[in-house]
Amino acid sequence: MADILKVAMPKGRIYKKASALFRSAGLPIPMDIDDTRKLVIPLPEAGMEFILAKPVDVPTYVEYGVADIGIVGKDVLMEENKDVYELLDLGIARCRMSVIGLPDWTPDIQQRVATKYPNVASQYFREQGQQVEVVKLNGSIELAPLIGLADRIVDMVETGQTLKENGLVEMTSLFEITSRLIANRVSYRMKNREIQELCDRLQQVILAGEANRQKM
Ligand SMILES: Nc1ncnc2c1ncn2[C@@H]1O[C@H](COP(=O)(O)OP(=O)(O)OP(=O)(O)O)[C@@H](O)[C@H]1O
Ligand SMILES: O=P(O)(O)OC[C@H]1O[C@H](OP(=O)(O)OP(=O)(O)O)[C@H](O)[C@@H]1O
Repeated sequence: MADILKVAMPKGRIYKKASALFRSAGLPIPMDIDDTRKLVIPLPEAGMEFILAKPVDVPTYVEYGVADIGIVGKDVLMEENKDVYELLDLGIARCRMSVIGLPDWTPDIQQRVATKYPNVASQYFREQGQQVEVVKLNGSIELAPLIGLADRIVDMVETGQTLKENGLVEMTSLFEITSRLIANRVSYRMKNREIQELCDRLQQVILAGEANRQKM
């Protein structure tokens, strides 16, 4: 009998895209779970159990093995640096991580950068040879340059709407970001057949999507 796969799913903007991808891969995931407040959702027909987690916590659940696999943005993976396998680029929740500032920004001796991603930002500015003080915030990052907390920010840009509405400009695009399928190292060995089968199914859907986009 196949083992049940415990899947750490991120609540928020990735969730519906991820559950839609699973359905496209032929997994029987009922539609009514998309709006539930339940946090542990048994899905015996799909051979899975969803664990609904805050996105930033997904790699932690997977690293500790309380989830076998998980779905998480590359931004979180880069920032959290957890000991997990990255199995697949799912190509969903696409955006980019960028350095952003006011249009009249000029380098100053004392520079401050606000971000949700202090590790990624610190490494980037170190590599650039720029001495900056990095300030960690948890949301509404665009506020920081507007009210003088920081000169620049490192944050996500998707449509560019938030920047536009707040009079900010994207100065440098650092990384393209998409969601990834990750696995616990022990689960990857112990439940290899189930994980590999899921990867194959998802891969087919992703490749079909790419082929369709190229035709358009
Ligand atoms: N416009 C966007 N802004 C931020 N992240 C985005 C965007 N589009 C896609 N993403 C991806 O979605 C992931 C989850 O974002 P989401 O806003 O749901 O969670 P969060 O940032 O942890 O917010 P919250 O603190 O409200 O839970 C990000 O880690 C990133 O990979
Ligand atoms: O380019 P856009 O399409 O405007 O998207 C980018 C915005 O979306 C995210 O914020 P989010 O909605 O997650 O809010 P928060 O960071 O304040 O929690 C991100 O931090 C940007 O502010």
